[in-house]
Parts: sequence; structure tokens; C-alpha cells
Amino acid sequence: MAQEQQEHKQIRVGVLALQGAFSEHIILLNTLPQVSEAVAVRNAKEIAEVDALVIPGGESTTMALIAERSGFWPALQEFVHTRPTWGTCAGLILLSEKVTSGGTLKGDQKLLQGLSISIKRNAFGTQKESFEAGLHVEGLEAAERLFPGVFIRAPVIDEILDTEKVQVVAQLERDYGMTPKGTIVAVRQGHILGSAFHPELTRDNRMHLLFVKMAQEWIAKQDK
Ligand SMILES: NC(=O)CC[C@H](N)C(=O)O
Repeated sequence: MAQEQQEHKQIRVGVLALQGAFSEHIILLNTLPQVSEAVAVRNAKEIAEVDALVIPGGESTTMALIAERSGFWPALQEFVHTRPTWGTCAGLILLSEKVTSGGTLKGDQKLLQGLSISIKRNAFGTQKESFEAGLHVEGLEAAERLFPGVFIRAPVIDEILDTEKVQVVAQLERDYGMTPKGTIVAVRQGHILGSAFHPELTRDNRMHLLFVKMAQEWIAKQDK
């Protein structure tokens, strides 16, 4: 597990807990000394009390539906557009600007749209086609040690819509079935990070550290 010296103020991180793999994120975030506390976020009141947000994997359509029906969607969208946010898998889908294919809802899926990318859902097939891929991740601590990318009914980023704003953070190192080497699986745009894989399902907290440091730096710049 990665340990780092404190440079910035500790942050309180929320994990969207409407559905999906949120507890695993909370556990890994709580291993980091940079995090004062990681908590579940389910409504507008709770989101107002965190410095940064993680949107976990799960089912993007279900999460959107719950957020909308409970009246949480506007506060969630406002947060995503103004504060550090990281989406993993279904979270990445929700953060994208456009969904091109895959799944049942296709073009009319409700999205938070913080990342100028287009997404293909379920790009690798069904749950059975889940796999683990070693990844080089830009900015990761001890980057020579590949990150274990766990892909479960994962999306891929099929197009970057704004190449000036969006930075590629990880790509597949080889072909996986029909999905070719070089396919983009993690990106960053300003205060938003997105990954197609599930770092919360590993014992490696380096992606969480990467996000938390990114959030701390971004917050420190805003406070200046
Ligand atoms: N593991 C995941 O988060 C899968 C994402 C899911 N296929 C979706 O479309 O939302």
C-alpha cells in the first residue's frame, strides 16, 4: 500500500452510494493518510459536506434513475461540474458526454457530462468476459509496477471529443478479444478523473492515491 508525506490539507471524500460497489471504495480511501474520512453520499445534504466524490461501478442507468427520482440529480450534477470527481466503470459512463452503444438505453441515457468523451458501454461483453489487465497509468506512484485493471462489463472510451481538454491516463497494453491494444481506459479532464476498470476491487490503493492527490492539488489551487 502506498504511503505519502502530507503536503496538503486532508480531504473528506464522498462515495456515491445509490447502488454498486461503493463500500469497497470507502475501505480503500480510508487507508490513505491524505483522507480525513471517506463517507457514503446519498443526497444533496451529504454531498455538500464532502471535498471530492467517487462515483463507483454498478449499473449506470439504475444510479441515474435513483438520483433523478429522489431529486438528487441537480445537486449531483452541480458537484461534478465544480468539485473533484472520479468515476469508475458505471461512474465513468455517467460522467461522459455521450454514449454511443451497448446496453439497453443507448442514446437516451441520462448523463452527468463532465468528460468530453464518448463511451461504448459493455464493450467487452457480458459478466463472463470479465478480466484483469496490467496497465501503465500516467502519474501513478511506482508506475513501473503495472496496475491490476479489473474489467467487469466494462465500457471503453471510443472517442475523445475535446483533445485539448482531455488527457489520456491509461490504454490497453494488448488486444483483449475484439478490443484492440491502445484502447483508452482512463482519462482526466481538469478536476475529473474517469476509469473503465475497478480499482476498488484490488488491494492496490495507488489509483485512489492518484485521485486524492489530484483533488488536493486542485482544491489548493482554488483556495489561492
Ligand atoms: N461494472 C460496471 O460498472 C459495469 C457498468 C455497466 N455495464 C453499465 O453500463 O452501467
